[in-house]
Amino acid sequence: MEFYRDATWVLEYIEQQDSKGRISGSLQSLVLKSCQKYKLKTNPKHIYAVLDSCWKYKPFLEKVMSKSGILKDIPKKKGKPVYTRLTLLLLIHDLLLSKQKRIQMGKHPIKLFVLRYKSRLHSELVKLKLKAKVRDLSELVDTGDSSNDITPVRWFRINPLRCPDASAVMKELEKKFPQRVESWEGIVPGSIYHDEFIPYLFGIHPQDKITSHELYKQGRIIIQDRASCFPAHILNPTLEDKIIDACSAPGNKTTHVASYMFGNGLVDDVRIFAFEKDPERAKVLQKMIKVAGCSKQISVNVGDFTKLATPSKFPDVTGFIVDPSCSGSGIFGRKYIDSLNRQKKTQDIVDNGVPDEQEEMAEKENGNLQERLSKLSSFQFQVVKHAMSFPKAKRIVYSTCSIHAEENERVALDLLLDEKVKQWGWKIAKRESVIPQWPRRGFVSEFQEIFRDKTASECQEMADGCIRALPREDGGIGFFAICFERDI
Ligand SMILES: C[S@@+](CC[C@H](N)C(=O)[O-])C[C@H]1O[C@@H](n2cnc3c(N)ncnc32)[C@H](O)[C@@H]1O
Repeated sequence: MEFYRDATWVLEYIEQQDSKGRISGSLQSLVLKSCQKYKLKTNPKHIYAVLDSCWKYKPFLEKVMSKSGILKDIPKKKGKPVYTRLTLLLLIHDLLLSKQKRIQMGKHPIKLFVLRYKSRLHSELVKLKLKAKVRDLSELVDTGDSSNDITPVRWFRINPLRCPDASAVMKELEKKFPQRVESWEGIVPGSIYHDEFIPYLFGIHPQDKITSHELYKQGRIIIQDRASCFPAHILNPTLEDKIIDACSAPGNKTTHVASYMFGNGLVDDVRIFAFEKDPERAKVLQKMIKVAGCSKQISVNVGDFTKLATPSKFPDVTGFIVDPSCSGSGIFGRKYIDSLNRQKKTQDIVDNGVPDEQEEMAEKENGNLQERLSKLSSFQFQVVKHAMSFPKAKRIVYSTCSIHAEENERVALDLLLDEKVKQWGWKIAKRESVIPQWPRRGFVSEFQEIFRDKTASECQEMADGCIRALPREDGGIGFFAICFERDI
């Protein structure tokens, strides 16, 4: 019984850390830490061996427990249940999922209690697997190493629309993060890094919970990955401009554009037109705009940008942010998100008995990456080309969070080769106006392969106009950005 008692303490600790969003380190180190904290006698290695599996299958075990009715039947003493949910979970894990399929203890009332439910627990597990169409629960969990799948830095920016006095916010930040480090690689819990590329952007350790801070709740700071801040910074609009954000939700870039335009004072009319095709995502966009404090200056248009926004309706728009749907291959959190979605999917199947048709189709499409990339890139091409058709447009920033050249340099190349685009006079903006200090630029080989008549330095110039960021290695998500410009 001592083993299960000690493992319960540790599991309780892990649950607490999880609810605070602190499972960013390894489970192993959390087990060790809690064993030391509670001065437990059981060997931490034994506890880890069980908890590693128990934690992975916890959502399913909880479902099985609750469906079996065991939780409602726990005996009580003075009105309080005599066994905790987590101890039962550990016993049930061993009974259903361990190699020996048995509870590792002598005769004890809790063991007898669980064994009374043995057949009901078994049949709930079988039902769950049948509904999820799997032979083994391991098919429902991501067994890959997820430690590689977490952002190395939490980036956030000061929102000037909610705090005209940035220095006051800086003071508050100094209090919360007293140690300032000189590079993002040096970030440790409690420290802060002031970014050198984007003004008023800061990096902190992902373990530091900024979302519970008042600054965040009041919209005075906005969490946004560093690379995702590049487009608005490159566009660098002023109050003279009118901007369309073609694919806006959830709205990080839209509100960032607003911070450049209205950072020195809000105006009374609409200067930014945000388009979003998905009505549900458009609701999130509206919320983000409200939190950022620029609802009056941004109009949200729900629908397909290429159909809804016509050059005749927006004859005086001067600049565009085009950040369309992409493969998302630069987002390293995806593996983790996908595993959560898989769990959610199972939950849906368990609750409703019907698989989500769209998810199934997406999974099938995932199977053929090349086909998917080719569909995505022709859509991306269409969206940018449509933006290029607006008569007063002078600058268009195109971006993706993809690492694939198909969605990046090759979309740019197809545009440059298009007769209409040539006629309209669009060119790749040079490095000097596209964050010149950022070291990682576009793939020159992509330009050399297509423009065989151009010199090496001309191809280099075009590649230098592009920005690339590698996932993790460059401190955040994988990203691509390019700016098209013309004289009119
Ligand atoms: C990569 S996300 C945009 C992220 C956003 N720029 C940000 O930084 O928060 C792409 C968005 O474009 C939307 N979208 C896709 N096709 C669209 C279209 N034809 N017109 C408008 N929005 C579209 C998607 O629903 C999705 O919300």
